[in-house]
Amino acid sequence: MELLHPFIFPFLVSLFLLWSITKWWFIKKSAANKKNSPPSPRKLPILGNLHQVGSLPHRDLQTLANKHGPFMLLHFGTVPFIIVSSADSAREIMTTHDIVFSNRPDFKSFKKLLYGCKDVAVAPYGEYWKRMKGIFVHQLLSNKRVQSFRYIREEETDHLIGKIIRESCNAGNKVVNLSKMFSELAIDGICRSAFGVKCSDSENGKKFLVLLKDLMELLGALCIGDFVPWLGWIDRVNGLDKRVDDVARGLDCFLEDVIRQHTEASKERNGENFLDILLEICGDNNTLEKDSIKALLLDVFAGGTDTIATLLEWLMSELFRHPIVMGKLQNEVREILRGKHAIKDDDLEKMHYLKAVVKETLRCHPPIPLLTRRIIDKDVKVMGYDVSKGTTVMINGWAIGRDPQYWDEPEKFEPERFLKKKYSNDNNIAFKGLDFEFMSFGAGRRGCPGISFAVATIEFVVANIVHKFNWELPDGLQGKDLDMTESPGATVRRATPLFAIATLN
Ligand code: HEM
Repeated sequence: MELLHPFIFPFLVSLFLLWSITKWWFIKKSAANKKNSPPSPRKLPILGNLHQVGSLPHRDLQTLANKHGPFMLLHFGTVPFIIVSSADSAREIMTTHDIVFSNRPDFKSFKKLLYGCKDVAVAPYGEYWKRMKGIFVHQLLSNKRVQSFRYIREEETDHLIGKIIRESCNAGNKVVNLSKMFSELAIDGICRSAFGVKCSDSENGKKFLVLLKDLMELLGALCIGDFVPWLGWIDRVNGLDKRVDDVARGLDCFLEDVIRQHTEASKERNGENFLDILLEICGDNNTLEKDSIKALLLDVFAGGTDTIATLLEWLMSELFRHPIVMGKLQNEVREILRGKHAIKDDDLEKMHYLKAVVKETLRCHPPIPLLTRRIIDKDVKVMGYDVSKGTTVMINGWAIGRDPQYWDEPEKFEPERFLKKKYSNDNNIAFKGLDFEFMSFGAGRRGCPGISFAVATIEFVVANIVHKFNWELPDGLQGKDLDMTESPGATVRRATPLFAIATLN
């Protein structure tokens, strides 16, 4: 005992020092590990926050954002989601961190339906996507190409006008289903741009149109296995997996057939439709695989049909609800076209009120209210918060378009706002992807390449139908009583079709 005594004091001091250093190291490490996570509503085991989001998620997410802030973290099953509901957060993501936020999640249905994500919309960010996006922007949807498709817009709009005259004006002012007519116009226009013919002209084409409807539904469907991987068997049991397989097979059969026909008729190919242009690119350098061609064609249909029909449907609905706006628009169009028979591009350029009506509809009813999802490539700090690699990001474009911080009386449909100085300096607000308070076409690298195509079609159709016809709702229904309920889906259409009566001007 006596012998140990000289060592006991230094031993205890050393022990104390060791304990202090270890404690300091642990505190430091756990402080470093403690991340500044974005605000988050309470979640349930297994479901996470899935129970807080219903069939119109853009509305539920806006309500949650009002409580938890414009940059919040949710969990759908085990998958972390950041929900962005302000222009400032969207700007930071799409400018400072655009590359980090440029990937898309690879859901299993996307892989099956879009040839292992060989398209543009869900392809992972990288060299392949860059090349495909380049083809979209420079070859398929350039301003020059959109102009060259003018004859399709003219013929399809004439066709629509003929149908309205036959089915309403000349049939004792009968009611027509405008929603259905807009869908047919959009799909026929895209079919002719893609293949040179209308799909509704052949039996095979008609089957393709049914499959396309399924495709749109499945691309927006929720596969449990993508969110709670160990519950993936539910997708098998409820038949979702099989439906995806069947639709993928059906679409592939049709596309194989069309490609074969176009390849056989290669001598007559004139590069006037997307498929011929893609086959030409393939022939030039042999670097475009057949699966890539098919996936790109499906993107054209998935991106360009429902969106255009949806916008036309909401635009006319708002005109019915606002007769003064309808009157002002008719006056503008009729004044500019006085004495003329057909609408030219120069005429459309002068129709500033028309452009304002289109923009206001895009603000109030963006066809894709929750922009296509992005996935984060690496840990990143945004708006002062730490966001982990693998988190999915959803931008609520609908909520941003209604944010009172940027928009005066945001719930009001008022096209005049785009003619006021605040929004009219740049006549192209919203269409360049730089105006983050108005993101109907997305922004940044993954922004929509179909803007010119869509806007050219929408402006042309609307100018024609408000020029040629006077409109009213059936059964003496007043505009203010028109049902504006939305239907669920990635593209948010009216819940009920828009019926109307036309009389010739
Ligand atoms: C009113 C009409 C349209 C609307 C509102 C619309 C809206 C959008 C939105 C919100 C995105 C996601 C952007 C993002 O993630 O930042 C997108 C992407 C896309 N759109 Fe459109 N779109 C329309 C028309 C079209 C048309 C006519 C086409 C083709 C013919 C098209 C093809 C695409 C493609 C391929 C993408 C994916 C781009 C990428 O991931 O790089 N869209 N669109």
